Amino acid sequence: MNAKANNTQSPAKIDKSDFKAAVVKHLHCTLGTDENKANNHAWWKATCAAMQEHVLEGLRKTQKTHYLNDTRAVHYFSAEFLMGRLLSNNLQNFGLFEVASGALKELGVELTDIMEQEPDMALGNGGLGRLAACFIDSLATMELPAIGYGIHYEHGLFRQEIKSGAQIERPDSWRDYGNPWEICRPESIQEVSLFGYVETKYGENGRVLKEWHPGSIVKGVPWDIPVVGYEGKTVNVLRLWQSEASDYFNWDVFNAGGYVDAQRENVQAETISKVLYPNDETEAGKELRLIQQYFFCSCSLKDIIRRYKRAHGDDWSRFADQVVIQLNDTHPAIAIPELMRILVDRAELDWDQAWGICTQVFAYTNHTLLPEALEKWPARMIEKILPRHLEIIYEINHRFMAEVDKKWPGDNAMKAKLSIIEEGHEKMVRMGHLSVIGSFAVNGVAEMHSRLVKSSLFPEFDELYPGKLTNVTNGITPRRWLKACNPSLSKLIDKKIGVDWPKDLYKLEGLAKFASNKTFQKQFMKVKLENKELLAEEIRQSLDLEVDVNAIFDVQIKRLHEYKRQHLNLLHIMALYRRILENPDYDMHPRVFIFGAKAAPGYKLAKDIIYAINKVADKINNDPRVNNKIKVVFLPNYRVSLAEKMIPASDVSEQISTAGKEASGTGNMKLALNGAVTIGTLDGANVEIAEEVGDDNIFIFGLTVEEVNELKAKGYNPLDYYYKDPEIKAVLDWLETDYFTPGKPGALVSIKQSLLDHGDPYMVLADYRSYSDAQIAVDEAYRDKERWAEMAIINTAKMGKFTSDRSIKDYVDRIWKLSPCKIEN
Ligand SMILES: [N-]=[N+]=N[C@]1([C@H](N)O)O[C@H](CO)[C@@H](O)[C@H](O)[C@H]1O
Repeated sequence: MNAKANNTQSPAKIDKSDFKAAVVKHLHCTLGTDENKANNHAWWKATCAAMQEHVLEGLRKTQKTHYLNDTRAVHYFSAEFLMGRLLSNNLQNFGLFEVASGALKELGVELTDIMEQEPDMALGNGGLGRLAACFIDSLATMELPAIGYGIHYEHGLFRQEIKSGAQIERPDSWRDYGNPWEICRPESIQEVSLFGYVETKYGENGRVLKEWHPGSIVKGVPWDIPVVGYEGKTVNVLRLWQSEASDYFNWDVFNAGGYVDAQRENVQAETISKVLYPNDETEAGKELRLIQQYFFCSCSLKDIIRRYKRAHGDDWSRFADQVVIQLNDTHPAIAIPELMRILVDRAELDWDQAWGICTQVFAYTNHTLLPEALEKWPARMIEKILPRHLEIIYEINHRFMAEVDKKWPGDNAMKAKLSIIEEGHEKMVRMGHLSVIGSFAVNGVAEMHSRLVKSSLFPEFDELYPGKLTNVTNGITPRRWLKACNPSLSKLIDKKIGVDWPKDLYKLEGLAKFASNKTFQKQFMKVKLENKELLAEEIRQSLDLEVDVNAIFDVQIKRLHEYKRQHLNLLHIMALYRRILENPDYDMHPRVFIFGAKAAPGYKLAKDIIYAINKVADKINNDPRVNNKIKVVFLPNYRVSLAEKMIPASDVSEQISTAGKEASGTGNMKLALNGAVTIGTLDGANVEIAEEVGDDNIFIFGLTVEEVNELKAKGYNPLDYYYKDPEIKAVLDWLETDYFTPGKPGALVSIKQSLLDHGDPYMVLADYRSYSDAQIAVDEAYRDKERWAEMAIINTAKMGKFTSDRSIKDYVDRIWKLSPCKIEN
């Protein structure tokens, strides 16, 4: 049977009729329906199936080639992968988007319509999870052997509904109708032990042997999601683990008459991969969260070792040559004692040999300085769930303390500060310290953040391990975040500088010379206007609200958190509203303030800020005195697929976190890449964006991190600003009335209280006036159409550095030492 017939010829040779035939074949043979009956969901499934044929063929060839070449590979351990939708991405990366679009058009179907059928694979909270998704796209595109390892959550990040202005969480059911992109791999099932106790025995040569008698065993079932590289042949794998009850029955418990107890432990098995913890920047601290982390780390390590042993048997000497594991924050840090347990208890290596391997295999990325996000687990909780691991952590710490003592002899305060174990009434295990000690490289995610990791988070570790702490500035994949989400701008860029930029983003630099070219300015801003019209339609459908596409689309899209200061944006909007009420001729270019943000369900003030934004929006959007100068839009259920619609339509990118709090940000990169101009503080990657675009093409305001620390040190009193600045006072007092919440005075007061009574920890009032002045500068700049067009073009042109391909190259050069492996036909 020739390649054409069974559709396995290389994607590049697939033409419209081939693709059409494949879609119809799957409509008939895979879905058992036909063209006359099929709805968009069926057309989506059939199109995915037609695409999956090539994807799986690519996966098979890639895995075979990596096996035959015994390639060194990176294993990206992450509790989150915020993948979004895959159809458009896979079609684009295989270069089949136009072919598929044409084929479906001939079948009377709009590709863009059926793409809307795909639920987001929202297995992440925000930046950290999306970064993992961008990184595995770049790894495949750069033909680097890599496997993403994570959890196959049945329910991803909750679906947000807004009821009377308030956030309501609904379960995310992304797999209800099956996921066309995943393959179950029962042949690679793993078993994971939990609970129980450790028995100490002595081997013939007096060697101490530790035997863990688990209280429960759960099965880990792997689901593979292929990761298609752009224009390449590499299709790597994302392996996500689902938990299932094993047929292990705890006879000890049963014999002790605890049948139900014995059963209960099995029931728990399914819950392990049931749901993603919806906290961004705060640790969950719950037992189930620790069990989730251990579950996927144990399954993944055993999977890696199974693959390694297939090629190298019990010769562990090559393990660190073949395997590097990147820990995406401390969430998978338990993998360090788990590998030690496997090497010492199972492979019976001696401690030093085992530790030597561990500290050559693991590398750790820190994503935040926020104290509440740095994971610490009660030692008693680890003892209960993972008794052997606590012993190993104590041994790791014991040997580390000797190192500390050698460096700082007799300095108990230093020992206490650096110890993995935080003493106190509740002994805690510091996962950040364990990660630094157990890794050969530690990186922050932007230059400024990595400096702060060295200077304020881990200064002593930087001194103890010179060169271990480094930086790799984040990046984003231009395939999803420009090529796929902004096709009209992509086509314009193709015409201007050729089509190589998706794989070499520095090529965008070629646009800079056209920035002051009037014709190109018009073409560029025409694309922006078209994208704004598309978003206006989305707003109309979602909120039944009309917005003026000639207004400035000012966008703040990210998780809701006080340090990201959506409430600073809100106070300024209220001030603008007040200025217009006081002076109807207040001169400003119309502006639409657009928000997208989910709050962690347990984060009350964050939910109060969402409520306030919606209440203020209702008032302003329905107040004729505003005369359409301002509109406020809160689009519910912000997620990857919605970001792909909002970002191409954005004029202004709000990156207004308190300096020193946002480790990097990645939304800032996506918005600038799509021609939005940033208003922001010198925080995270904003600093590097400003360096790339130049001070004339960005609006920087506010305190620097040094000024924040100075003001904190000398004592920051937000009341000073309340009494000094009448606009601040007026706006905050307004929050206490029922003006925005008729009949419910004080419904918004928690925001005022957080700023005046609870000390305004993120210095909103200190930066208010500077922010307001910067917004006036934005208004003036926007009115100068040519100047703004030039600024917008320069922002796109200068984003070359922020491709995740550059980030991956830095990881490869500085940490992973990987080599690409070409996949032949
Ligand atoms: N966790 N975490 N951290 C974050 C984000 N919230 O997910 O990681 C992101 C990815 O590194 C950063 O861009 C962002 O600044 C940081 O806050």
